[in-house]
Amino acid sequence: PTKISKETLPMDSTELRQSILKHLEFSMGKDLVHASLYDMRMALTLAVRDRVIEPWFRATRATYAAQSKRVYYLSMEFLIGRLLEDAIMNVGLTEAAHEAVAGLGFDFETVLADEPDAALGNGGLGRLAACFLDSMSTLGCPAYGYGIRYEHGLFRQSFAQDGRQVETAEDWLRQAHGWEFERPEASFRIGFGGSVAENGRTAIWTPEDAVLAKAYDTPIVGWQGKWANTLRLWGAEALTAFDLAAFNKGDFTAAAAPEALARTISRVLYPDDTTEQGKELRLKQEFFFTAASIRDILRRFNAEHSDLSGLPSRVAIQMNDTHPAIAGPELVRALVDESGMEFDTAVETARACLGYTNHTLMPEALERWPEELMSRVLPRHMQIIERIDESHAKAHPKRNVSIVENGEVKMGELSFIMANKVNGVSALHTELVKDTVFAELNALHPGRIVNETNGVTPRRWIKGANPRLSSLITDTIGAGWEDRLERLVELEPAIADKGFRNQFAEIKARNKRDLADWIERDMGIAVNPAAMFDVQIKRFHEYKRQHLNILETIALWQEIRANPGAGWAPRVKIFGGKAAPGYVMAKEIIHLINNVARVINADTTTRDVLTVVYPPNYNVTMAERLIPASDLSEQISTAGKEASGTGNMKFSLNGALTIGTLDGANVEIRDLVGPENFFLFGMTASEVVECRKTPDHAARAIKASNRLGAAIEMIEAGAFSNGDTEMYHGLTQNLRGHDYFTVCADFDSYWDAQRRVDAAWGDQDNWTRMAAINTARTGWFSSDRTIQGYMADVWKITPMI
Ligand SMILES: CCc1ccc([C@H](C)CC(=O)N[C@@H]2O[C@H](CO)[C@@H](O)[C@H](O)[C@H]2O)cc1
Repeated sequence: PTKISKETLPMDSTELRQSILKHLEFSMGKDLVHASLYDMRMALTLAVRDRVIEPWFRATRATYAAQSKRVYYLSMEFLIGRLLEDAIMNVGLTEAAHEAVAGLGFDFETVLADEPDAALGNGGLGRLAACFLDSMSTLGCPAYGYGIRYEHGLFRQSFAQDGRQVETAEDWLRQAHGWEFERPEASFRIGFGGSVAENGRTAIWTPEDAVLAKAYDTPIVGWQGKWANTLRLWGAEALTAFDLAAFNKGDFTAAAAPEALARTISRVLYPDDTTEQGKELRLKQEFFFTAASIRDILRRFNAEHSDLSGLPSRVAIQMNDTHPAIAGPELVRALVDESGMEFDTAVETARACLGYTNHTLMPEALERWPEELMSRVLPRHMQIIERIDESHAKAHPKRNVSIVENGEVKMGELSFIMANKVNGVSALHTELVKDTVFAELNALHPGRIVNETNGVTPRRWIKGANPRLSSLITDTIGAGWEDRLERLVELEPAIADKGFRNQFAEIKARNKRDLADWIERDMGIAVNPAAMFDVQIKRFHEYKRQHLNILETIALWQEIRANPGAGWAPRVKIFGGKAAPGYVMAKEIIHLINNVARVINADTTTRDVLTVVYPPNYNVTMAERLIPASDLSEQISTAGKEASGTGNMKFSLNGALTIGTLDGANVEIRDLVGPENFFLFGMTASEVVECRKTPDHAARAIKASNRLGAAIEMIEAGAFSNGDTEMYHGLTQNLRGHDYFTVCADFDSYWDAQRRVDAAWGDQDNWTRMAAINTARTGWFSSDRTIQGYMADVWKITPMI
């Protein structure tokens, strides 16, 4: 394909200021003297968006001209965060924007802070999708992201007086956000329910319900504005917006019902990130966006080609976990029922287009839809799933792998069988996928499973979030590392230089002072900016073991009180993260952490050595604030449970040291930075499996560890619940009993590792050396490298730039 390399033309601050002023007046209809913060943010957004249009059009034209294959990334979640600063950086306008906005009498940071996060995701899976969009645009990989335009993203988290999590609806669309283009011409009628009539080799499905899926396009510009792809999010609308008859009869709710009902489909993101709820609305959401996307893909293909057997050479569809798994049956339905393709040929053609990424081994996260529900909501698809199951069983008579089992439709098996490539998201995870959840299918389809270890975009997570470190990197190795992150290794020689280490340490110190100011301003808690910032930020889940962290914190507090003069490394323990609203145990852990913080922070004897901080409503923007100011990254999941982790990569790249288990991508981080620059603890995945064979493994561990026993007893005694001995009963009982995630069995190893951390902290210059080595040796964890892997191994596509 013709390589195109013309970068976006530079623009100086004067031109940009003119463009902002033009939009303020003509797009926002506001005179500068009356402009609000929102007006200024929107005017700046529109001025920057103008700069994105050109590479966007150029990319689309080049893709059509080259008849290039396209990637379609189907995901129920895109955890984008804020867009403005990222776009400004990608089109090279950061300095100009600072000056232009200041020249118009506004503070740039304040204008940026006015943008709400697009929180269209729960955690790792959603954020990975957002990083992938940035990398596909930066690499010039022709691609569409397809998802749902939720009116309400992930809930806002606040804490009640007693420290419990409170959820309130998130409302990012209460104001226009300026980045999306409504596309009424790209609308599709999506049916549900109804009946199926046989029609020879095919069938006719007559849905009983239907909604309109309307497209909203957001341009995603890559580094240096060379290319821009499209994120197409579907919004649900009623086919008939208003029931005038009901209105005339004065039944206003009935009149508005059609619209309200239809919009329910794209109203809100399900806040669960590990437990499938099996809710009908969730299934409808999954089908809604998947079917609209498949229709849009086929419309685009048919506009350029007449022979559908050529589809795989032009279309690569990636299913981000099982949530879009219905894509297989829907594509087969369209090819058979609407284009008359023979069934088995249709299955082959569909499979040749489809890839499936598995992000979790947690049994409760693997989607299984009741056959009854699937038959009722998607009767034709249920028929097709059964036929796919039959033909797979016929092709592999010996083995008993089925999609439909015990009245349930297993979406993992369906995705595997309908995909030509299945991938895990870290080396360890991919091996576990082969050996556990898909062992049978792996044996039947050797070579179908490949590994694509996750990555993160260096644009948002280094260049954007840590400008001070970015300047040091550029000063040291020159520019160009932003889309060639493997070049960070060139930093290594400089690490031997004390001057460089001092600069590195000073950058971390300044980032920490900024964070300390924010914590003081936002939470009224004064923290010691010279203390070690020990950070655990991620969704709350028992396998991520935030409760192991707080147990160690309690034991440490006790130890400091017992030996105040022992020269403890001063620490600020920072937690961040949300729990799914229905996840009781995770919410109990949040409740405990807030109350341990209350008690420890009130202890004047240990005040300067240990502080616990838990800012509410952790999100992408908060991660961008916390990670550059972190010294210690907590990646302490039960080995074998965290598929990869991506926060771990962001911390290492920003010069934090990891305390962690041999789980997910921690293994590959440790391999790259070197065991001497990583604080390892805990059982391996196979040792955990062994450990569980001893039913009372927790009781034994508690008996063997006084510190652990004492910490649990403190909780039970009501030390963190104003004497209420029942408050955390569920948690302590679970720890003494089942303790499935081996918190107790791993406690002493974790404690010892934390003491090694203390010792290392004592030599600040050596700590800085280890931190800088983490930055220098983790360039491999760029999502550009990950996407290059998908392009070569899965999508068989070559970049256009
Ligand atoms: C059906 C409810 C539901 C929703 C989301 C999910 C996701 C798969 C959970 C998730 O975000 N998994 C995380 O994906 C990251 C990106 O690959 C990994 O880095 C994390 O280890 C993994 O937990 C499971 C179940």
